[in-house]
Amino acid sequence: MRWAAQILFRSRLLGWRPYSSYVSQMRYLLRLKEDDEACQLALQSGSFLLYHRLAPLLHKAEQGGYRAAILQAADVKGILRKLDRDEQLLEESFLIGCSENQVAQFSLDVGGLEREAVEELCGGVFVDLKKAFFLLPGQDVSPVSRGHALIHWHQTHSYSSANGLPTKRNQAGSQRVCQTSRITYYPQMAPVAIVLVTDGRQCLLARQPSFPRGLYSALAGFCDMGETVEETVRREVAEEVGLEVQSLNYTGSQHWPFPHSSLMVACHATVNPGSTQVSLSGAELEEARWFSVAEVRGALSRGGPPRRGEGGNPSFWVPPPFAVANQLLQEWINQQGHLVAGF
Ligand SMILES: NC(=O)C1=CN([C@@H]2O[C@H](COP(=O)(O)OP(=O)(O)OC[C@H]3O[C@@H](n4cnc5c(N)ncnc54)[C@H](OP(=O)(O)O)[C@@H]3O)[C@@H](O)[C@H]2O)C=CC1
Ligand SMILES: [Mg+2]
Repeated sequence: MRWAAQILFRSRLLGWRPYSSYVSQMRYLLRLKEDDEACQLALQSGSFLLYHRLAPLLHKAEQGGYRAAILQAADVKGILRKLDRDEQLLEESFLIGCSENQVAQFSLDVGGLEREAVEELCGGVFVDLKKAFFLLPGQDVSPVSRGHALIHWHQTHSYSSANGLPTKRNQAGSQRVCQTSRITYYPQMAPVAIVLVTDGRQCLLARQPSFPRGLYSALAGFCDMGETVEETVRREVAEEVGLEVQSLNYTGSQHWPFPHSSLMVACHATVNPGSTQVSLSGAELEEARWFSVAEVRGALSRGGPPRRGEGGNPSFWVPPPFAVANQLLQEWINQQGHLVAGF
């Protein structure tokens, strides 16, 4: 309608945007991905997560525990000046998001600088990513993981897989282009299905030989080329534990930076309560067994790996709350509560 178009036009002239704050944020991010100059400008007033050879920088929080260290552009420039490095290093950052008031957020690996010197100047500490996950509150895990994944992807994709020639990144780091073939490469993730299998009474958890002692998790597997997530779930459950899935439903997803960058797609699945005999295949799993509601509830309430001297049953623990496997278990427990209450 004409009057609607006029209102839109006038409101834009007056600087008022008819979008929600979320839409404005996303449109701003899109512009930074498409416009190198705008992104370069945003770097000058952005906030930064620093990494040293992929280990994120953490600060001790006032309330105890750790937080991801968030530095302002001026802080990073100050550090670079003090260490006699060119401020242009800032341009090696990758765009990972923006705040509600459109302050762009970047990740930057300062692996070329002396680790201890940067830690001292920032009053923080670089911690291996896996360890950092156990130290950080939930809201910090996602940006730290995203920043890590993007840095890792760029470090391992500086050459074209078509002709071996160098690729060039855009300023945001949302793509790399081979200057000769003009092929564009985008950051990649591998889709993984993760599934909590139940027989209506118990749930099935498994251990890989590489897991820390006592840790059991939901079954998981990478999607094969051309598969749907539903097909991956059915195949993985059949392959890994020799059971046939009867029904399944999607519940959520999570970016997971290990081993490189995966998109975990989480599902609940049921098997026939009359056919629950587990049969492992290959060396991938060393054990898979059924756990009762009480066992899982106990492991969830302990909340992570057992600490030295802790009571309870330290021989069984489950992934901590930042992992989507934990969410699957919480959902199953909540559902069991409803079933008992509704009985
Ligand atoms: N966030 C969470 O809650 C949880 C996350 N996970 C994650 O799920 C992922 C998949 O689980 P997993 O049971 O190991 O998977 P799979 O059952 O698919 O087995 C892994 C094996 O598949 C091969 N493989 C096939 N495609 C890929 C690919 N794109 N990238 C890497 N390996 C591939 C590898 O073999 P080879 O090494 O011989 O090449 C690897 O050892 C793991 O990265 C794990 O960290 C698992 C449980 C919980
Ligand atoms: Mg698996």
